[in-house]
Amino acid sequence: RRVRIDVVTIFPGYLAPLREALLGRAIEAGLVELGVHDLRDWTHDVHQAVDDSPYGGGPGMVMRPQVWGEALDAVLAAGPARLVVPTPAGRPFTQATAQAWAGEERLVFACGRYEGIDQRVVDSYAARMPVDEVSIGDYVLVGGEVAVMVMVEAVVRLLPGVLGNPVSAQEDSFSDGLLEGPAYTRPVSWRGLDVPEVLRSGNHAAIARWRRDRALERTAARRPDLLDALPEDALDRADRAF
Ligand SMILES: N#Cc1c(-c2ccc3cc[nH]c3c2)n[nH]c1N
Repeated sequence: RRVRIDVVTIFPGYLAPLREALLGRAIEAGLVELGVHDLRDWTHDVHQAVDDSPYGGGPGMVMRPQVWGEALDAVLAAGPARLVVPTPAGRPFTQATAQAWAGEERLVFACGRYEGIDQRVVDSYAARMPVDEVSIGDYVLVGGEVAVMVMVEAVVRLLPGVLGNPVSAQEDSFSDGLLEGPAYTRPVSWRGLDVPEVLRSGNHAAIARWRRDRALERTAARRPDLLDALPEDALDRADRAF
């Protein structure tokens, strides 16, 4: 099963890293099809204008609906898709979102710039297909391209055959609701710092307990909100020490 991903942007070069490394190999292996489209290809004026002043006033410019409508009609003509519009005002993009989208046949990403895209673009497509306005975090970027890179990577790594070691997709930081604890490799001592003894003990029960304790400790320290969100039965007596 392959996924078709299309991205519309005024900076197609910004998406070039998607063709590198793991994702590049997934594309070469035919697990993913990626199309990057320059929004300006759908302008008709000599200045290739994609933006205009905001109704109601205010700073900056807004991206014009006509150009986006022609671009998205053209890209969506290839078949039904989920339209994703990154925006700081979007619902949070989470691992659950990535899991859900990994099951889609087609994803089309509309990368905004300036102060964003005329709302009627989202409203007109939402009438005929799933449209998600999503945010990758509570900080402000200059455009949607970086957010699309983040979301495409989070989705594509979940597709069968993409990760060499599929188990790690299941054991993600967020799959048991906790942050991952610390990881170590050789040498056993480095700059006076030693690998925790238990990890070299061969005692797998003790190792599992130690790792769970480190994950709970880190989650309590860095993301107490994740602990509060755990289902009631997720923590056993040994866990509650944290
Ligand atoms: N997703 C997301 C975003 C953005 C974002 C997305 C699109 C545009 C278009 C102009 N400026 C943008 C910022 N900022 N911060 C996030 N988490």
